[in-house]
Amino acid sequence: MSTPVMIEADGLCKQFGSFLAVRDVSFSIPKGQVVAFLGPNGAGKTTTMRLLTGFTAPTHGEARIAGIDVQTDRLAAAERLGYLPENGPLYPDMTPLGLLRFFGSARGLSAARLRGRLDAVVDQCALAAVAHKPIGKLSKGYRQRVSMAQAILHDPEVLILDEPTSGLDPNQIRGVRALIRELGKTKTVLVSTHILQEVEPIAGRVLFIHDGKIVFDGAPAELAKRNGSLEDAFYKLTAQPV
Ligand SMILES: Nc1ncnc2c1ncn2[C@@H]1O[C@H](COP(=O)(O)OP(=O)(O)OP(=O)(O)O)[C@@H](O)[C@H]1O
Repeated sequence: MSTPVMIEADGLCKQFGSFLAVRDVSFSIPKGQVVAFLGPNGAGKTTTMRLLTGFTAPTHGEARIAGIDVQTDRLAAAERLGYLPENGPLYPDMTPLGLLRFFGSARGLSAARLRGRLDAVVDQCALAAVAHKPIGKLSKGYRQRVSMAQAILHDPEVLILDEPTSGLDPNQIRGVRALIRELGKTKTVLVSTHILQEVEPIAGRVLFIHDGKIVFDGAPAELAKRNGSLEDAFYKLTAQPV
């Protein structure tokens, strides 16, 4: 049996006024793959991820999670999907536990399942020390881990993570990377970044976006080999407008 496709972009376009932010983007990510979504600032990573999660409606095209159209059946798709937005909505007066309980009941987890999942994500995201502190008082690294805990709370098969390491210090980055590697053992993951060093340790495949178009889709080593290094590849792929 062939491996099922878990994340699918099918001719996605997104226009803001007269500006085309995402241009005919198509790719499919099979179950179990961890893919880095690479590109410079403003390339269209966040917009594509919002299209894939159903938060933004496409101008053309379709996005599917586990075969489910995210526009026509958003709730069913959301059950299979964990999304870490670039700047997650974290309520500063709530504690991590309060926030996670709130999201858990909003997602319809039973009390027993929620208890089990809370223990699991507090442990996985190393939140025990701050579980009862107001989120507004936490460091950026801890806040990011609260967002990550929120994304994986319902134990989804698919994760879409928008720049999970942005603004973190090197130790915090190492922690988040280790968590992504761990999650990648059992889940299908699309993780955006514009940090080159991030790609090889976590992902077996790179989707490179520039000016709203996919300009490379393949292994990180292949991208580096073709261009001398990942840094040279980044420069060459983004030197010209598409
Ligand atoms: N709501 C919007 N209205 C108008 N333009 C938008 C809107 N959202 C995004 N854009 C534009 O679309 C382009 C792609 O933005 P997007 O945030 O997807 O890029 P990105 O690759 O995620 O960038 P970064 O790495 O800086 O987060 C940018 O030029 C941005 O200004």
